[in-house]
Amino acid sequence: MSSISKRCIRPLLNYSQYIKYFRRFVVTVTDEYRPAIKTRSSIKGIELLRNPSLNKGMAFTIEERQNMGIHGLLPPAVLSQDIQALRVMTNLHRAQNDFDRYNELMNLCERNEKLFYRVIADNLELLLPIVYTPTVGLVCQKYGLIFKRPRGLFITIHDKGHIYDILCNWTEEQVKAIVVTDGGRILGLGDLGAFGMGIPIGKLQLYTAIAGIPPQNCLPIMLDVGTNNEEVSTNPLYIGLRQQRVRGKEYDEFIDEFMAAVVHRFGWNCLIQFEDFASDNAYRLLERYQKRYCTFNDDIQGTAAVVLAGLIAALRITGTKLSENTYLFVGAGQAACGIADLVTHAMIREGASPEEARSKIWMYDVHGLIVQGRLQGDLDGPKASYVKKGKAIKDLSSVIDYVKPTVLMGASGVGRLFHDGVLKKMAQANERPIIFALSNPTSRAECTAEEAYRETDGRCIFASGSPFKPVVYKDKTFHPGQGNNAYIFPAIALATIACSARHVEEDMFLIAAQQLGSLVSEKDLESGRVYPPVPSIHDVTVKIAAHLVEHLYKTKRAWNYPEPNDKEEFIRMQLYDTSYPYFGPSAWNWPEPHDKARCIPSIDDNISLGS
Ligand SMILES: NC(=O)C1=CN([C@@H]2O[C@H](COP(=O)(O)OP(=O)(O)OC[C@H]3O[C@@H](n4cnc5c(N)ncnc54)[C@H](OP(=O)(O)O)[C@@H]3O)[C@@H](O)[C@H]2O)C=CC1
Ligand SMILES: CC(=O)C(=O)O
Ligand SMILES: [Mg+2]
Repeated sequence: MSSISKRCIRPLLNYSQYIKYFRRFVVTVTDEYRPAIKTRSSIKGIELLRNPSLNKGMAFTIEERQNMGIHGLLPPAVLSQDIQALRVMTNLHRAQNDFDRYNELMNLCERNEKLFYRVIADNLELLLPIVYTPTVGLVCQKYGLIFKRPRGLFITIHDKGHIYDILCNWTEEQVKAIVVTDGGRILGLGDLGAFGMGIPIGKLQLYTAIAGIPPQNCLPIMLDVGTNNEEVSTNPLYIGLRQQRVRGKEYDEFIDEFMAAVVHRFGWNCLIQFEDFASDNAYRLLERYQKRYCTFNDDIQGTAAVVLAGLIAALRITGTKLSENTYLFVGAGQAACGIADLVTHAMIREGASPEEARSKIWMYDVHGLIVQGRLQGDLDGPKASYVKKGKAIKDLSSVIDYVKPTVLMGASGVGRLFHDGVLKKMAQANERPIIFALSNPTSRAECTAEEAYRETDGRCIFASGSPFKPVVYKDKTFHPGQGNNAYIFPAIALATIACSARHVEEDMFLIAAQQLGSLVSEKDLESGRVYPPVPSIHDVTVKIAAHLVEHLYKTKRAWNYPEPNDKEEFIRMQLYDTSYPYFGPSAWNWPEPHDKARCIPSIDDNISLGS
């Protein structure tokens, strides 16, 4: 039985190698090809092939095809999952661009879910940039071309009063996690309205591919309250409501009803991850629901944890404490303020006073450095804690001269804000400047990895929200790490679901950050990474989740009893299995519920319901 685990990336084969490889794996009629897990299904015949959770495509053995009434519906050869995966990868390599690769992968997900997750899990470094940032950004912008079949729920403001009924239209009963957006701020691309659905879908695919949470437990939801983006709403292919965004009381009542309806439909322990809401709503809703529901905001809290982890690792290089650094945030929205708050919290734990800790953090927004008495732009909301006495400077290079940051953190959603002058100034002021360009997708990164290393003469410690390829500078190869909340939210979700925690509390993010930071090896640091390499993200996630579960039991917030001794083993036992089940002779002979006599299991059946 193979659960989601790291496997090597297979090199692309040419056609004749492919055929040779293919022959090794073709299972003939006489071969014994029988995966260990038996399963039962009430679905048979052509419907079985149309059901992505059950379909094995050409991997159904001849015996299974006869058992399930699909004999003759498939070509006669029987292929192993290995060869199917190879075929998928070959097609992906042949595709013209990443948008087409995304399409290809989503088509696969709609045909054969196990194969889809197997391929993603085997090739995380290659495929995360397709199902996630940066490609998912482009996909959202062109979502009118993508939408084919329902892969989640669209609930509009006009459904107010009936949200529970819509949730009942989702036929999976075991929904344990929802990622929800209103499309208000999709990555750094702004308001994309219902086109933003690509984000909850992508985030939940990472729940499965990274954290091993079964796809049947995951539900993506788009709350459509309109869009103020005219380019989107006038697009003839737009899939959402063509109206201005609803705000104020009506919006709040809508979200309130949604939260209550989720609990009513799926239970109090259904996790709700808020994703890519615009800043004003994101903070308000987090405050409103944090203590009442099982919920968190990924852009505020998940991002904070991943960045703190990267800082903890980076400070092993500079040999300094968090409170010995000066931080300049470029962008003072939800991501920046979430990070600043958690870093402040961590500095206080180091021994700094709250005032001392906050004094280390400067913020810069669209109107310049955030200082008291500044005439333009607001100074309230979450950024208020970081307003300083000082000069109102607009030019970023001059701000660097003035603040002298040791850490420069981009969370502005504006591409190339860290121009060469800015980067050079960071290099002049610091032996090892820490530079994080967190904005997504790649086009919105404040600088590229190549620019960061070049302009700082290879001395900077760099990370970015979207991936960059290794950079060769003066004969040294740097492997920039990916400072993306994908290292955190799957672990938070896995731990919360595994032990039925009622709330996702702040301390979980601090623990996740410390744990992630500690998993960065000396070798990673030497190669330029302040995060573990992407191919290890599944193991890293399980380890972080195990720590969180330990903590939740210790603090009496876990509701699954009895408490397991080995938390990691407990988690691993719950992970999604990408190997196919076996449809044995009695697999489709599923008794009708009223037929009680036939419901008594036969000893010969040796049934395990599998995954
Ligand atoms: N790597 C990761 O894991 C994550 C990355 N992000 C990325 O961070 C970015 C920001 O997201 P988020 O915080 O939610 O967005 P917000 O809209 O909440 O914040 C954006 C901030 O950037 C400021 N800003 C806009 N233009 C400029 C400019 N030209 N110069 C300086 N500041 C500017 C805004 O100023 P003002 O307040 O004045 O409008 C605002 O403070 C996005 O690109 C997102 O993809 C987000 C979450 C996770
Ligand atoms: C990564 C992420 O959550 C964002 O860019 O919004
Ligand atoms: Mg986000």
